[in-house]
Amino acid sequence: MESVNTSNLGEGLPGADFIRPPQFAVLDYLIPGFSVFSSALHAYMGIDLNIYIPLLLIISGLTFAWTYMSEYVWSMVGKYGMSVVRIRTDDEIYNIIMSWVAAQRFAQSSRRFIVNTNINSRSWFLWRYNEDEDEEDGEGDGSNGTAPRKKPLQYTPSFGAHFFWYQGHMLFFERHENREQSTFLVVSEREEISISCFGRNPRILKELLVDARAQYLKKDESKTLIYRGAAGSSGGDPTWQRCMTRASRPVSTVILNEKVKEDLIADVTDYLNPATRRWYSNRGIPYRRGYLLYGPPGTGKSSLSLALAGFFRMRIYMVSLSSIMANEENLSSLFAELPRRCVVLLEDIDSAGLTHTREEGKGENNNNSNPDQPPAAPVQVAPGKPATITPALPGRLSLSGLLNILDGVASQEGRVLIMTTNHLEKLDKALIRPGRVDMIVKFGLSDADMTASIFRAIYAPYDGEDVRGSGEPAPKQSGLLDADETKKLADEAAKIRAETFERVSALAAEFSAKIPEHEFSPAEIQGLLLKHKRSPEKVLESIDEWIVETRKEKKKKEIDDAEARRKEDEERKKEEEKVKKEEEKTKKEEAKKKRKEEKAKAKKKAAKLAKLAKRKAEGQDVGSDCSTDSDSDSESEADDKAKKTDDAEGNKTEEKKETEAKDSSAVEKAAKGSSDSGYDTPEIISS
Ligand SMILES: Nc1ncnc2c1ncn2[C@@H]1O[C@H](COP(=O)(O)OP(=O)(O)OP(=O)(O)O)[C@@H](O)[C@H]1O
Repeated sequence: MESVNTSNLGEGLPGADFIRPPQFAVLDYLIPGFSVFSSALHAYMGIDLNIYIPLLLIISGLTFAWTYMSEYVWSMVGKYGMSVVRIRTDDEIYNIIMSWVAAQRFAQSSRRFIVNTNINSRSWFLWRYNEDEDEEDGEGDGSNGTAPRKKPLQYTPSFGAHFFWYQGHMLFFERHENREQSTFLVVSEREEISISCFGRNPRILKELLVDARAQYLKKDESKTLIYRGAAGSSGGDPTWQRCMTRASRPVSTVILNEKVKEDLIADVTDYLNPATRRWYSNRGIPYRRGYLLYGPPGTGKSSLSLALAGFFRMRIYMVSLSSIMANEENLSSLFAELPRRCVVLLEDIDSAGLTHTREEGKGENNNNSNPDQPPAAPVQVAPGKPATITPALPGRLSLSGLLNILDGVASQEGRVLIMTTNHLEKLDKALIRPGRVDMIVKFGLSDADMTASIFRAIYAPYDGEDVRGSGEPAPKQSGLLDADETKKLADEAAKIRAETFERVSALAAEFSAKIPEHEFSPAEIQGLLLKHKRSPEKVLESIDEWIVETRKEKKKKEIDDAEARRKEDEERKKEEEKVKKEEEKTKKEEAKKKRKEEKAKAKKKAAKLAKLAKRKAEGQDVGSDCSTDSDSDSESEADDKAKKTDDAEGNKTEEKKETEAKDSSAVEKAAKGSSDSGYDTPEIISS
């Protein structure tokens, strides 16, 4: 191999007399043309690279080492000199942290960022739509000339590490893509976030987490979070979905007897007191409290439940028992997912399957014909042994199923269980016995006072509202007004307000006098008022027409409902008859099969005896008619046995019936002495 004489490479160039040090040979080898470049530099600019070579070598060596070492060094620093908190994307803490991060300056000014209109976790069970869109002070919806409301853009730092300062500490927010996470997650879900700080004490990280959570909860402070039971995605377990956030409704806006409201609030307050919990556990009494709100539709049952949830700052979990998904399995898994402190609202507990009681079978004497009358003393059912009832339609929730859920862990641990029904008289007494329902509140149709209150609630101006009665926010006063003018305007507004109140009160009295008492629900009356929400006078003009129309509609609805109920009853009866017939058929077939088997057995025995007799006759002198007798004897014996089996089955059924009758009378007796159970009879309070 021919060696290259690097010392000749610069010949012919100015500065060819430049003496190349031996290290140039190495550099020439590594960087071809280096000696030509250095000769040229020396010749034209007088720079001798020879002096800088050691420095260059050191810098490149260090850069080279840093490239390979930095990762290792960082991992070592991270491992031994830093504290890190990883945030899971499938936990609500992800929403909490991301919402905190999005509000920080470092996220706003980050050069590499991700933009979202909704920064919440994409995990389907944590999904929540962006409630900021609901903010009342946002832009308009475009309907009345205002610009359509836009989704706010939210910026969060992109993948990689981003440092920021928190309470004087340098922290790092890191976001990585995690390709190893299960592939069924959408791409945006496959990420990991972490926050780290220098030092082995994670105190500052914990403080940040607590702070972030407090800020997150603060956003929801004046709101009631509403969750609804929903079917799981792609056939999975059902789950609670956050469906709505509403500004908490003041309890005072639910028109109901003040004493009833006070009692209810006092009872729930006492129940939620930690001392009460200890009291219950010391005495071995299950820590649960149930409330039953009953009354016709649109009388304020759901409104009061929501108002209570808002009052106690609890989330409300609602499920309607008349929905298709309300079967025992779904409800059990939903209830198992409930947090410790919340309001659980079970609506329509009079739905099909829950209304057929054991007593119904005994002449329907359980039914209280007057819905306004409080229920009789509740029947005490042995704890953990719910009443046997007519089974619900296949796939629907049965009473025993519901009782199992109510008696289970689901209703304990500080949960406030509220059940609502339109038909108290239809409920099984086992469902509303003390321990399951501790307070019953009756909601009635509107009386004169209620009607007037609803009228005032709609038309009286609220604080901050324009007193001209438009319901718009009061126009902002210009800062240019002097103190006298401001006072004058305020006095004028107060005067108009007082006059409006007076006018509205007079109209309310007139209005309530025209509406028949106990005929219309508050919701119906509210519906009429909302038709003319800016002109109370017009409402008074339209009352008579409205009454006629509403009566007509109600009549029609009643007829339709009765028809629907009749059809449903028919269908249920048909279904029950079908099941009964199938059972009878199976029973008969079984008995027939048994009889046949007995006969075959008897025949076999007779044939055996005949054979024996024949053999004996051949050996000894045995009576010639022996086999015939035994044959017929065995047959009749078989028939007798089969008959006896049938009789025995008949007797068993009779006995069973008797036992059932005894059982139920025993339950009734137990109910009469229900004080033995340690429960009080539910207090019934009515509006
Ligand atoms: N007592 C009441 N006080 C104030 N508003 C009421 C009252 N009753 C009904 N309303 C109004 O009527 C509407 C329907 O009320 P709500 O849903 O609470 O009735 P409900 O008794 O739960 O009906 P349903 O039995 O059909 O569920 C709500 O907008 C509510 O504001």
